[in-house]
Amino acid sequence: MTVRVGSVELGTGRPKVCVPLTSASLRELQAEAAAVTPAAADLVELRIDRLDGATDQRAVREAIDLVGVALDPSLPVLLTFRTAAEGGGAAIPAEAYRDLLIRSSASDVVDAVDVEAALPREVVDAIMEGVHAEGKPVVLSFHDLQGTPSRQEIVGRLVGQQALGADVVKLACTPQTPEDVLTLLAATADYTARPDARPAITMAMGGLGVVSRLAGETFGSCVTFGTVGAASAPGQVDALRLRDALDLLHTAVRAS
Ligand SMILES: O=C1C[C@@](O)(C(=O)O)C[C@@H](O)[C@@H]1O
Repeated sequence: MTVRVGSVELGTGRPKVCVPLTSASLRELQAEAAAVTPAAADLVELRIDRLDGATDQRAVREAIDLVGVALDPSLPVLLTFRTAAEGGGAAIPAEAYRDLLIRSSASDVVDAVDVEAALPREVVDAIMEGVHAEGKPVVLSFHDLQGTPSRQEIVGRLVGQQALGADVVKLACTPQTPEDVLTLLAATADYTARPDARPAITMAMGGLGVVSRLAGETFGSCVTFGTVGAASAPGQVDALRLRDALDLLHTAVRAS
């Protein structure tokens, strides 16, 4: 199964490179967005939680409009408010998060929206309904900032996100040992082997997990986050070099 985000199809071919935009000010954001080229990125993630005025509807709208002007028009935009509870830059009441994401999804600049699956069920449902009404896909996400759930629990969380109606499922963990990275990769392969699986995005964060950001084609993660400038999470590598590595693996996988 594949999912279209703007002009990009997730779930087929080599994993797609997503470059996070993490600036706080509009001036920095403009320069950051203009610096991302289609040679490095397949799509970008606008991390609105990192903005000055992250919880203010008007400030967010201004930032989205600015990205629409500064960014190469071929690059789709994933909109994300990563809450402080999951490692993001700002805290926000659940209802404000709901309203901000639903309103922001109406912008032509926004092609998909990340929603944290751990929020109250009615909030998740309302956002999914609102974003789907705009004809755009939802990425349901979960971040373990302390450790790595068991293989079974990771699969269970991804299946749970799918059951909630996610178009794309996502999980990030924090490995403490090399075995934790293997657990994340094995669980990703387990989930994506299911006949009804949605496209999945997984990563093990930090230095130990870097390998998981390269190995998506083998284990089933369809997007990997790489940098042009600042990272949005530990372990992200340069997007251009990441793309080269993914192309190398993709060519070798297909040749054999
Ligand atoms: O969920 C994710 C994944 C991520 O945390 C990573 O580890 O690459 C980076 C975030 O910007 C994004 O929203």
